Amino acid sequence: MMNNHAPLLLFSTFDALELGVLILNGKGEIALWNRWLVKASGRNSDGLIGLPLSIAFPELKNTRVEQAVKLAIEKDQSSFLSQCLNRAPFNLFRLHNNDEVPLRMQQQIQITPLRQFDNEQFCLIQIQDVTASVIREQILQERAAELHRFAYQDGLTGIPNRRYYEEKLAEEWRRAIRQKHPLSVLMIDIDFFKRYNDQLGHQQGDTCLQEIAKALQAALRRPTDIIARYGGEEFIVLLPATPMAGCITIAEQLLDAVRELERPHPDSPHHIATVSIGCATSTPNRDAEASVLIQEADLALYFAKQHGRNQLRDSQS
Ligand SMILES: Nc1nc2c(ncn2[C@@H]2O[C@H](COP(=O)(O)OP(=O)(O)OP(=O)(O)O)[C@@H](O)[C@H]2O)c(=O)[nH]1
Repeated sequence: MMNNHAPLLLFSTFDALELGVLILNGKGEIALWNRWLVKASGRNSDGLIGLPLSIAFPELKNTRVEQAVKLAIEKDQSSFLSQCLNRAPFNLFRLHNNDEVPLRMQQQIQITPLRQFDNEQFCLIQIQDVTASVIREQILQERAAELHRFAYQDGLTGIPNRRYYEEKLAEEWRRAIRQKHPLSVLMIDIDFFKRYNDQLGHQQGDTCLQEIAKALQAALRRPTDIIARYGGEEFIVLLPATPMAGCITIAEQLLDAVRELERPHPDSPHHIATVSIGCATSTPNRDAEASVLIQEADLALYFAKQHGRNQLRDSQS
């Protein structure tokens, strides 16, 4: 339905649209653009008419927008450029931005070929401001990461917690069965920690736990090795694809890492904070259970404590 007012109405609609509209002629020159785009680009409304797109918007040179325009004009093909891959191709800023510093607009762009009556090919570019949804998405991602941290990180030491460790143990146990690799576990316990707390106070005790966790974590070099806080003053280390000999070498390095802290312990025969370590290794199979490995490491730890602490014991000795 058209009446006499139709062209005028179309024009004011074009200018009232809450999205950017840009029409290029067959040579890729700007034929028309709407008020939304004038405002968002902060440019003079007439100055750009007749200019090639990449002269008017130099930031588009060699971008996917330029390629998509070529495809529309030469091959009659439409393109959709989502904000995931092309966050902000045009140099545009938020129109309803309350911030003092103008915020670069995140854009979703649709490029469509337009064939006219005289057979000249035109190209329609529609630009949508998706900044709000990009920001929302970022916030959601940050919250998800935070929730993940809360669920799997120990609050005091910042290293993974027991829940994380248990999930990893089940995962690594299955992997070791598939790959027929040995899997080792170290159970680590701080020596005379009750006395430490009693002598120096709980706060010092917490700091000591934090320092030891940091030292143990730093001493592990392979990205696949996992340390977690297992309980109060107990840590556990999972060493995938590691036989007993390797497991003992690492346990020795961990003993040294804690000794090298030289953290004074007023009520220990060693005079500094030390740990005891129980080592266990298994080549997992479908008939065995991962919990047996933990029990063996626990028993080895018990023997390390019995034999004077500040040392390692393995489940075979
Ligand atoms: N400061 C502090 N102390 C903790 C924390 N978790 C556990 N503990 C303390 O660690 C101590 C562990 O004591 P025990 O299990 O008797 O072991 P121990 O004194 O280290 O003796 P051995 O293990 O035999 O060398 C207890 O006093 C707990 O209160 C914590 O998060 N912070």
